[in-house]
Amino acid sequence: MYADFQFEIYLNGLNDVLPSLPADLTRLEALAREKLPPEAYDYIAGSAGTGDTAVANREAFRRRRIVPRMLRGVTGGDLSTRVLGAELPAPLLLGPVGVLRIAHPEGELAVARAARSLGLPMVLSTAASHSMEEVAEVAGPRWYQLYWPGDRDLAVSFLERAAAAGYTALVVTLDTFTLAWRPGDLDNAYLPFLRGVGIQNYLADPVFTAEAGEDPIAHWAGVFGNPGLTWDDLAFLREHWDGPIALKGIQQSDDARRAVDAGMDGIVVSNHGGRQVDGAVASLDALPIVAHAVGDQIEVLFDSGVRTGADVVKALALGAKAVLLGRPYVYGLALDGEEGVRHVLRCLLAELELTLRLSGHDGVAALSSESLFEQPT
Ligand SMILES: Cc1cc2nc3c(=O)[nH]c(=O)nc-3n(C[C@H](O)[C@H](O)[C@H](O)COP(=O)(O)O)c2cc1C
Ligand SMILES: O=C(O)C(=O)c1ccccc1
Repeated sequence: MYADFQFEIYLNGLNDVLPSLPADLTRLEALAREKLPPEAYDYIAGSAGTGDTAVANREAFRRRRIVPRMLRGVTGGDLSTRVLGAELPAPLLLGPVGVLRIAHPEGELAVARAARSLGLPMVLSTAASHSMEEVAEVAGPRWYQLYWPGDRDLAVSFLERAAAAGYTALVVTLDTFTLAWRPGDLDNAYLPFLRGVGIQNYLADPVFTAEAGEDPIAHWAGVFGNPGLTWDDLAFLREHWDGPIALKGIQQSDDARRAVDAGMDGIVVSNHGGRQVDGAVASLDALPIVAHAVGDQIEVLFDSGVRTGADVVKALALGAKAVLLGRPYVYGLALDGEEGVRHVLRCLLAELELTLRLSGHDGVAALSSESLFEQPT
């Protein structure tokens, strides 16, 4: 499918296939900046503190170089893989991003449609600006991301609603029980998820009907500010969710082993795109250490800093089974709704497939740490 995309471009000319957006996905951010309200752009593109971790995420990719191999009889770059029990056409998911209506009026619905058209799973955020039921109606494969509310009744309600609406896997985000120090949003006094667009999964929940008219600012902090959780609390989630569970925000090998001990099915090595702990280790630097610590006892997914198909190759070579994409698809959404998201996904997958084959890998399974060279710093 993705190889066809490449040939389609060569046959028809770029303009017939990609009428409006550039094939270099790293250019989308600047274009989205021109289109979005400044506070929305700052929030989406922004990071914690000085932005040091976000920069480190990219530097860690640049430091690793793909080592192409020749004459290996490469016929096709098979992208398909199996993640948390699901067959995926490619090792790529749309990561959970809240309040997508700030980027485009169709928000999560446009993203769900684009993901569905390529058969890729969308991970829907707890902070989505369309309800999980509305999204489920237009979505293909879908996972649910949980911000873990302190109120157990609300947690159970979210999980039951997600299961009933056909979300098959649960991604529990651990690194954001409160938002970090984000100077851009503070200077703009912009707390978008708390204003205007609403948080439909939260406000629409029956547990909160009586309070839906109240200011959600205090609610968000009160409901999701839940820093006292420990590894023991995971048993509660396990009890109330039948499908696979992955913990998002793992950066350290002992934490990864604890996830195994807690009976989790996967982890997402992530530093939230540098939006939480400024000065934190680059997510790609943490990946091989964490992946080595858990071996094949648990599935290791990755995010933070993926911008190109070559980046996906690097993350897979360092031990990730699949990657989650964050900001790039949000820029696509801002620029051209569903079409813009599809553009981002198709370009990324076409480049992934080409990069794999040109570097002598007959599919994603052929990647290993030997596919990379790490430049000395
Ligand atoms: C605007 C924005 C909102 C986000 N909202 C959520 C969220 O609701 N839940 C979550 O688990 N992660 C959230 N994330 C983090 C992403 O899932 C992901 O970890 C991160 O964006 C990956 O880094 P990247 O943007 O460099 O690809 C958000 C990220 C952005 C940019
Ligand atoms: O901004 C974020 O990174 C994020 O995860 C979030 C948290 C709460 C609501 C919306 C998004």
